[in-house]
Amino acid sequence: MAAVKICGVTSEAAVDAAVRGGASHVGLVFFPPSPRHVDWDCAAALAARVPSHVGIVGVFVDPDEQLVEQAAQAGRLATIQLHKTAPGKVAHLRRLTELDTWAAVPVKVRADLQAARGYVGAADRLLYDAKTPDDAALPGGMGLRFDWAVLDGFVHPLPWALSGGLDPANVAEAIARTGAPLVDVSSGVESAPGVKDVDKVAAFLQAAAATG
Ligand SMILES: O=C(O)c1ccccc1NCC(=O)[C@H](O)[C@H](O)COP(=O)(O)O
Repeated sequence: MAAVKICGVTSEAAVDAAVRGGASHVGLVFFPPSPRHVDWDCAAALAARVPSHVGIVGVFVDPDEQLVEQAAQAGRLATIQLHKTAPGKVAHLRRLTELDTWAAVPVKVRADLQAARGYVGAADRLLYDAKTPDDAALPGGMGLRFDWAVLDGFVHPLPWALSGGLDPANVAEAIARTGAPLVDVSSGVESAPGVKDVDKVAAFLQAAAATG
């Protein structure tokens, strides 16, 4: 069965729905331009509701050390997920925090997967996410999907996860098509940007679990 990360939780109801439905991870976004950004108090309050068997993932965009260290403390992070962050800095933040470290790899075409190899020795997991336009406000959480066929036959250099445009209706197909060991969703389980819909969260988790 694929593990599931519910990303960008901003409410107690969303955290509770993710935990109740069997999520392996929940994501807290530390990026002020995002509608899912959480401040320290909110991160701490949400983290307090997460049982120890569910990993809390802090999501960052090329962050500085101080941000990551403060977030790790406030959000009781088990994992840092780094977008738009060069391998050298990913390795540095991993050494600094000693936390499980995921590197986002933006994907549109097969050639984009080459970047994955650069994170060997720097990250613990790759998160293949749909590439957003250069002028997009966010590098993730946009509900964009990439063509899963680009993953066909690719020898993943690290453990990996699939992200980008997943929702309750397509997640089973995504898992079956790609063999993803972990899937990640944000806007596909929302009623509005930054507002998780507890019924969609439950439906997503059920659909992923039904793949066995
Ligand atoms: O979700 C955000 O607002 C966000 C902001 C800045 C960097 C990353 C962000 N999200 C990363 C995620 O892990 C999302 O779950 C992933 O991009 C998939 O999003 P979606 O296509 O909306 O399911």
